[in-house]
Amino acid sequence: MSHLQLHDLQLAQGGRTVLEHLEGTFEDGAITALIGANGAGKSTLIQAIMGMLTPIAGRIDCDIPRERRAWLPQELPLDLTFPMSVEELIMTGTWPSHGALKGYCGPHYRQARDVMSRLGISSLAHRPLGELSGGQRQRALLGRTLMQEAELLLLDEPFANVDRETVEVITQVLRDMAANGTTIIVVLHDLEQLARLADCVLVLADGHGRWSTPAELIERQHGHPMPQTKPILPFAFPDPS
Ligand SMILES: Nc1ncnc2c1ncn2[C@@H]1O[C@H](COP(=O)(O)OP(=O)(O)OP(=O)(O)O)[C@@H](O)[C@H]1O
Repeated sequence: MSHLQLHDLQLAQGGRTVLEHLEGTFEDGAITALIGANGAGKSTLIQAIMGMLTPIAGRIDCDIPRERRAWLPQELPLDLTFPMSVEELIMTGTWPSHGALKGYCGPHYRQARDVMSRLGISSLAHRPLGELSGGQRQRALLGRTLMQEAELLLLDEPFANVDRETVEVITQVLRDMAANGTTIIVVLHDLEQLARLADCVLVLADGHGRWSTPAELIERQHGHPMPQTKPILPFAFPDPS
C-alpha cells in the first residue's frame, strides 16, 4: 500500500526546471533514502512533497493529511535564545492537530513522557533547548514528530553532527515508526548509514530520479556486496540510465 506517489513530476526553482519525469511509489512503512549531489534537487522534492512548492507538471498524490506530515530540516528550525524546554518543544508536536492555543491535557503529558523515554531524554525534560548538545537537540526534534504522530516523515541528514549513541537511538526510532506504517524519506550521504537504515533509494542526478536498493548502490560503488570501510558517497555516480 502507498499513500504517496509521484506521477511524471516536474519541479522548478526560480523558473528553472530542477527535476523532471519523476515517477515512483513510496511504500507505507518503508524507509527511502534520498540521495544526490549538492543542488541535485533533494530539498526541492521535499518541499514539493510537503506541499510548499507547486509542481509545474505532473502531480504528487498524497492522502496523508497535512497535520500528519512532518519535516525535520537540517538547518535548525529553532531560535535557541527562545526560552523553551525539551518537554515544551515536544508538546508542540500536538499543535498541527490540536491547535496551539488550547493548552495540553493529561494524556498529552503522558504521551510526551513516553516519547522522551523512547528517545532517552527523560532527564532533559526541563532543560532549555539552548543548553542541549547537537545529538540531544536532534532527539528532541524527532520527539516532536513522534508527538505529532507523523504518518509521513521527511528528514534531512538527521545524523549530521550527532554522537554515536544518538545515531543508534534515531535509527531504532525510525525503524519502529516505519514498522508502524509511517512513510519515511531521509536525505543521507553516508553509505554505511544508508545500508543500515534504508529499504530503498531514490537517486537524483541530472534532473532525473532513479530508484535503486541499498545493496545495488553498494555493489555499484565498491564492486562487491558490502562496504569494508565507512565510505561517503562521492556522487560521481550513478548515471541515471
Ligand atoms: N529559492 C530558489 N530560487 C532559485 N533557485 C533555487 C532555489 N532553491 C534552490 N534552487 C536551485 O535549485 C537546484 C536544486 O536545489 P536543492 O536545494 O533542491 O538541491 P539539494 O539537492 O537539496 O542540494 P544540497 O545537497 O546542497 O542541499 C539548485 O540548482 C539550486 O541552486
